[in-house]
Order: sequence, then structure tokens, then C-alpha cells
Amino acid sequence: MTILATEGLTKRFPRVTALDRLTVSAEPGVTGLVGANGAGKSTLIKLLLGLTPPTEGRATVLGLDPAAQALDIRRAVGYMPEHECLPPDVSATEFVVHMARMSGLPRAAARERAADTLRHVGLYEERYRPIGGYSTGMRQRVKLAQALVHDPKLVFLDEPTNGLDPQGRDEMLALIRRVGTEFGISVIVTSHLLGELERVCDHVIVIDGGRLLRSSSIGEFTQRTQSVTVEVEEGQDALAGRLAELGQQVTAHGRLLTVAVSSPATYDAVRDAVCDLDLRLVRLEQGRHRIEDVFREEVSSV
Ligand SMILES: Nc1ncnc2c1ncn2[C@@H]1O[C@H](COP(=O)(O)OP(=O)(O)OP(=O)(O)O)[C@@H](O)[C@H]1O
Repeated sequence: MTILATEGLTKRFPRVTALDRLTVSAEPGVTGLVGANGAGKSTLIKLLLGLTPPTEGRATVLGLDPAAQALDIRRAVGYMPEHECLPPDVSATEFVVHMARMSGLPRAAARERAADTLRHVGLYEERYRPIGGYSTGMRQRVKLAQALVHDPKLVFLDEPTNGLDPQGRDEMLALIRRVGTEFGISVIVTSHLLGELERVCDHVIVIDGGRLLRSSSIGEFTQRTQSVTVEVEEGQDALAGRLAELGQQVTAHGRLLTVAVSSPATYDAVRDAVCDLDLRLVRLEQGRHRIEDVFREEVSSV
């Protein structure tokens, strides 16, 4: 089942084209939507929720059309907006119960669901205090709770790690992973920090300037760029030459050599070259480029 699909989706503002003929789809699971600030991530989410109409093109969310079935979509989808949107003078409990009631839950069910959801996102006693006194991390959790309280099939999380310190970031990312795995809710999560998404996503969509740069599973993203780092005590130039003769693709970074792994034979070639030249091997380490590196390479080649 496809959770969302777009075809030639375009949004033009008077001065800027925020989305430019975007054709992409996502399957159930956790999908990262990656792009620099201004790439068009928030605009895409707003179009998919039916909050703003496209200039051209089409989209479906859970098989529904945002232009004609926006209310049905909102019933089945949760949305955590990027910007601050919480009332400071009510408690998290009051706010999340209110949001559950807005989604159509009866009073008792809304209270129960709100309590469960706030506990799931890690807010306990503090949920009775006014939101105005919360830390950024606590406020992000409240925003996440209101997106989950009506038990959606899919949630859009717009920059959920924004403003968090490294520990808060790790906790939020772990929570997002749990939403996708334990709760079984599909997640579309945006970030301009490319590296952090590889830890939680099954699939990544990269957009740049409103255009699709890449859409693939995390595995494909990193596999393609698998490499092995070789360090020898001395003789790295001779080793690089020998490996090149054996048909390997080698790059030198000071004392370290990075060899692209084209097949398992690459490891045999490294072993043979080190033995032939009688070198002392210090390190042989499997390396994977991070999404960040792949993205940088692709952007610079566009
Ligand atoms: N309502 C609007 N009117 C005019 N321009 C807009 C509007 N909304 C977005 N834009 C522009 O469209 C482009 C894409 O914005 P968008 O907010 O979708 O990017 P983003 O990838 O979510 O980045 P950020 O994380 O910085 O919000 C930007 O150039 C932005 O200035």
C-alpha cells in the first residue's frame, strides 16, 4: 500500500517556486524528507494535508485526494507543525484532551487517550503544569502527543528535533522510531540535518529547490558507497599503486587509503597487496558514507 503519492506536484508563490513538478511516493514505515532550509518540505506537507492548493499536479494521501477529501485526510493523519503553536497558559493535559475532542473523541475517551499518549511521549507529572513553563524538549513532546492522540494511520512530523540539545535530539529520534515500530503508525519526518535521519528511517526522500533529488531505502543509500579503510605502518603509496594495478579504486587521505568495495574480491585484493608488499597492517575498517556525504556529492554534481 502506498501511503502517499504525488505526480508533477507544483506550488508557485509570486516570488518563488516552492515545489517544482515533484513526483514521488512513500510506502508504510518511517520515511525521512530531507532538504536544506527552503527546499520545500513544509510546503509539501501543507499540500498533502489540503491546507493549501497546488498550482499544478496531483497528490494522494492514504488513497485520498487532499483537494477534495481534506477532512478525511485530517481524520486519519496527525500533524506536528514546525513552528511554535502551543498556548502557554493551559496544561499539556488540557491541550491534548482538547485536540482529541476536536478529532471527535468523546470526553472520557479523549481524557484516557490523552493520558496514555502523554505517557508514551515521556511527559508524566509535569503534564498538569502550564505549557508556558516547559523546556523546548517538553514542548516538542506535547506537539508530538497532539499529533498522535487520535490514533492516526500516518503522522507528518515537521522538524521535530528543531531547537533540541544533543540528548533531546536522541530521545526524540528514539521516540519517532517507536512511533513507527511499536505503534505501527507510518511516519513522514522532515529534517535539514541529513545525518540524523539515517538512524530512524527506512526510506529517505531528498528534495532540493522544490525538486526531487533522490528517493531510496536507507540500505540502497549507503550500500552504493560502501568502502574499506586501510592503514599500514608505512608504504601506503606502494600499496595504493598495487591496489590500482589490481583494478581497485583507491583514494589516499594522508596515511589512510579508502578502497571502494565493488565486490567481496576487493577484500581479497587488499589482503594480497599487503602480503605481496610485506607491509604491516594497522587497520582494516569497513566504512559507510553517511547520507550527508551522499547528499553533498549529489548536490555538487547537479
Ligand atoms: N506562504 C508563502 N508565501 C510565499 N513564499 C512561501 C510561502 N511558504 C513558503 N514559501 C517559500 O517557499 C520556499 C519553500 O519553503 P518551505 O517552508 O516549504 O521550505 P522548507 O524546506 O520547509 O524549509 P524550512 O525548514 O526553512 O521551513 C521558500 O523559499 C519559502 O520562502
